[in-house]
Amino acid sequence: MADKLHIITQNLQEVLNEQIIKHVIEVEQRPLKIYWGTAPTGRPHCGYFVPMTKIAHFLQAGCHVKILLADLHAFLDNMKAPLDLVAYRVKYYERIVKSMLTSIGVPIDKLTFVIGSTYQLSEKYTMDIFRMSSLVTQNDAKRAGADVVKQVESPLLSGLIYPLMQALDEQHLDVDAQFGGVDQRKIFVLAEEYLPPLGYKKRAHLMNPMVPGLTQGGKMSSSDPNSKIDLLDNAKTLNKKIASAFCAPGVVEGNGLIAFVEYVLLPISKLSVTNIGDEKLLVEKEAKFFIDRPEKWGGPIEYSSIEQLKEDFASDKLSPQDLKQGISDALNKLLDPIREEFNNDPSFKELEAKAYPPPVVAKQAKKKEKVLGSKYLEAMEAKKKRETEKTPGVAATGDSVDEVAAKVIETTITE
Ligand SMILES: N[C@@H](Cc1ccc(O)cc1)C(=O)O
Repeated sequence: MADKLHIITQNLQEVLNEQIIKHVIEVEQRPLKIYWGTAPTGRPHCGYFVPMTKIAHFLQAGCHVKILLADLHAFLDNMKAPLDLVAYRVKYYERIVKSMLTSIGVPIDKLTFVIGSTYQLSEKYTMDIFRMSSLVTQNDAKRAGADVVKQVESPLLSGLIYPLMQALDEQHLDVDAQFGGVDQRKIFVLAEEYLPPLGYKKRAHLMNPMVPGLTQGGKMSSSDPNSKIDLLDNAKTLNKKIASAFCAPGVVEGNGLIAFVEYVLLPISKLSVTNIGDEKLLVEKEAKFFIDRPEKWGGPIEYSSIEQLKEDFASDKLSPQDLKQGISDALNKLLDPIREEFNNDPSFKELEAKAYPPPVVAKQAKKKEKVLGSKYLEAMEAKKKRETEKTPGVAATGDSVDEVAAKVIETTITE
């Protein structure tokens, strides 16, 4: 049983109310009910392997895991997902998340996907938002969302509703615990404080660290295309991005590549599936990270612990180039089945195109730049302005800058 708790909490940065988890496992002796929420905004990238690895652990420990596809949250966060695209993005996220989990060897039959709007529009939930809005001050709601909701010059009311709903989701999804990045901490604390006065129980909160971007320092972000590796990037693009990634020799601290080995590649290599009767169970095997190092630099090497890798890197026994080689190889292996599924399934491709309409209109429009003249410039101004502030008309077009420009231009063309 101590084992289960260890599997559930390993590799996390922080756990709040661990006693709730212990009670469920040791006293109630039933599976822990836990959820992870994701707002379907930008395209999921390789950074998503970090929470996926934890979801694998939860399943390994026999938890009942729900994944919330928080469509309304994606809209409430500065309309990052406009309402006409969000349904497609929900489907795309579900497919890609399933595909990622399958790729890392996780049986997904024990996993439940829930779409936020399927219960968040009910009378009971709506009433709970109102009840909660009469307890939480505007200031507290604002602060709770500060690390999650996009911060703009003229903040919209929707950004205050967002954290309240995330807190209420714990009750309405009927879970014991919520899992998320440590960036969700302030919302988690809000939930702990305000669910009890509403007559609901306090939940446990599990947080994984923010793993720096694979290609640069800092958090992987879906809004900067160079800071992330898309799950559908081909091997050539991936290799190029990893090869040009920032990775100072000998520096372990803040090194996104090493963090990726620590939080994704090594833990994933430990997972193995066995069949017990009809049941597929995840069990642990020895961790392995293999680098096909050229003979002249010492030949192939295999790491079974991150400590050893860090030590070798810090003492220059392992070069950035060789580390990158190992990561490119491992990542390509993880992405291959996802790419294959995407390339062989027209419905997957169609979904992707609908969820993230290609910026062709913007390209066509660029050609028409001369014809359009000032209207194009206006569109570009609007695009720039949106980076610091939300203009409602423009914001409704999506979260990528290209998309915004495309839509503005599309409107000007069809006008
Ligand atoms: N806040 C989460 C998404 C989320 C939304 C609602 C929840 O109940 C949980 C999580 C994010 O930043 O992606």
